[in-house]
Amino acid sequence: MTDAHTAGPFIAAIDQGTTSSRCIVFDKDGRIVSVDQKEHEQIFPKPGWVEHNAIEIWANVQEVVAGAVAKAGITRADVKAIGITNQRETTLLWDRTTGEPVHNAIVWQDTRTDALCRELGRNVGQDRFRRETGLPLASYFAGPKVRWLLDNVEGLRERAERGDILFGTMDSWVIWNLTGGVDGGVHVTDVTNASRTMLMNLHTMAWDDKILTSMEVPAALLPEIRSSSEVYGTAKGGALDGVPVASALGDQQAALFGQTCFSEGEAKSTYGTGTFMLMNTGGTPVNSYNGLLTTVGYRIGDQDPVYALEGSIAVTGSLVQWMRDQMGLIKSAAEIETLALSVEDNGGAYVVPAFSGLFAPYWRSDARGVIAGLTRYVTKAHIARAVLEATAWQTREITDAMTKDSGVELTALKVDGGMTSNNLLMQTLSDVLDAPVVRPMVAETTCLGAAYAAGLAVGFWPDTDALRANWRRAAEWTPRMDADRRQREYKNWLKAVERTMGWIEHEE
Ligand SMILES: Nc1ncnc2c1ncn2[C@@H]1O[C@H](COP(=O)(O)OP(=O)(O)O)[C@@H](O)[C@H]1O
Ligand SMILES: O=P(O)(O)OC[C@H](O)CO
Repeated sequence: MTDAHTAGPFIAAIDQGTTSSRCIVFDKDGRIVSVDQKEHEQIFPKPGWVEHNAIEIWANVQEVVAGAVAKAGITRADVKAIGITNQRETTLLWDRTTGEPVHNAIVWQDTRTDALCRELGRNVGQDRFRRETGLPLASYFAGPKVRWLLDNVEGLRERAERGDILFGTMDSWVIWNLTGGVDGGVHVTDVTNASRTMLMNLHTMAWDDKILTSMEVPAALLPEIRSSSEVYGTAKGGALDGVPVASALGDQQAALFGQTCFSEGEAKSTYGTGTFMLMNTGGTPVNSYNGLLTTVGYRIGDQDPVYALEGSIAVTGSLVQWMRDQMGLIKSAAEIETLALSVEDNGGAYVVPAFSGLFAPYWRSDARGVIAGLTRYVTKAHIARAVLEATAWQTREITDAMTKDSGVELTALKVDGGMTSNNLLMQTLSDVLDAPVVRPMVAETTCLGAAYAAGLAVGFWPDTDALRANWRRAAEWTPRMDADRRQREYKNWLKAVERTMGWIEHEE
């Protein structure tokens, strides 16, 4: 609720995430005034397939926007802009006349386009995609998902070529609906989301005609690529009717923005369903030779784009969910800390959660999860510890790659996301990285970043210096592990990772 410290005006941010949609209202100091959140169904039609119902998601978005506005006790006149952030790569095609999705959204974790990616690698070549888009050919990205839909939904390709169908990642879907849908909704995406489609040229910031031809995706489907911070249109109807929609950033880029990593070399790591570490590399895209992605960090209005190097880890928080939902070893995510603290160490066990293959730095779709080092001694408490350590060791592999690619040594890591409420995990992270780990006062950095970008677009905040002044440290963990143990356990971890490789034998 509003109080004396949170007098208006405000910015509202919508985060359309993998497991839920939320809306947060922020004041000028970047403090949270109200939050509303709603989970949506995770649909698993086959092993490796993950879908979302986009109609359910849009209904939830409307509900949480109304909820957050009501909880703040404000009216739409108090809200100066709406910012959008979203799970990236999740792909939707819908009919521009009816507004009906032609299929469920295909989620970023979905591996159905594996064979297609291997075929594109053989016919077009890995290097072409890396060079033009900054991304390795992998089922993670949106382009191959679009192609799959066009090839597998009957009659869709003809409708798409006629211009009847629109493509979008979840930012585009939310903005189109928010600004009127079939009644004049704007069809746009921002550079950060577009940089994850595998269809945008990283150097020109435009759709790449040659890649579109190779991927067999008609240009008529595509949204207009805009900056991350500008007014795209105004909300029509709903709790924020008439308010400008003024930012869009993929959620990990939004967290980079919310953590105010505006200078080259500054990095953050977000611990949610997966974990994503991004480092600001300034005005030039840095090529990765160590398994990272080159991506757009953000672009403010007509300023030059800022690039980032990214280490993407597919499974971290979702491993804790798996312990809870599939294994039944804990009743809540938070319980894993108590269970893990009941033992001193992992008892020799290592869990490598290669559920959708391995993302950075390996990009191996043939990997599958393993629990290594099992003996009769190992209890569920040791496994709980190994589950938390898996997140820490996966981060260590990413920070090693970042240092090699950027030449920047890690001096401290800014963290955020749902898993950072786990103290043991944060201590373990600092131990295995051998660096301080720092969490800001507002851990909802994803929404905060979207709010900041929207606020800049409408003059709510004057510049990025004003945003920096809002960043405050809430907690810090420093390394306690001795170097020998760190080295020994890292070696064990890498041995366990090796065991995951080649489990799936691809039928050529
Ligand atoms: N105390 C905790 N310890 C470990 N993991 C946690 C804890 N609390 C939440 N999580 C994990 O964090 C994730 C939720 O974080 P959140 O940032 O909301 O994720 P997302 O934005 O990806 O949906 C879930 O996967 C959950 O299992
Ligand atoms: O919705 P999240 O927080 O799981 O983030 C998902 C990422 O954007 C996928 O690239």
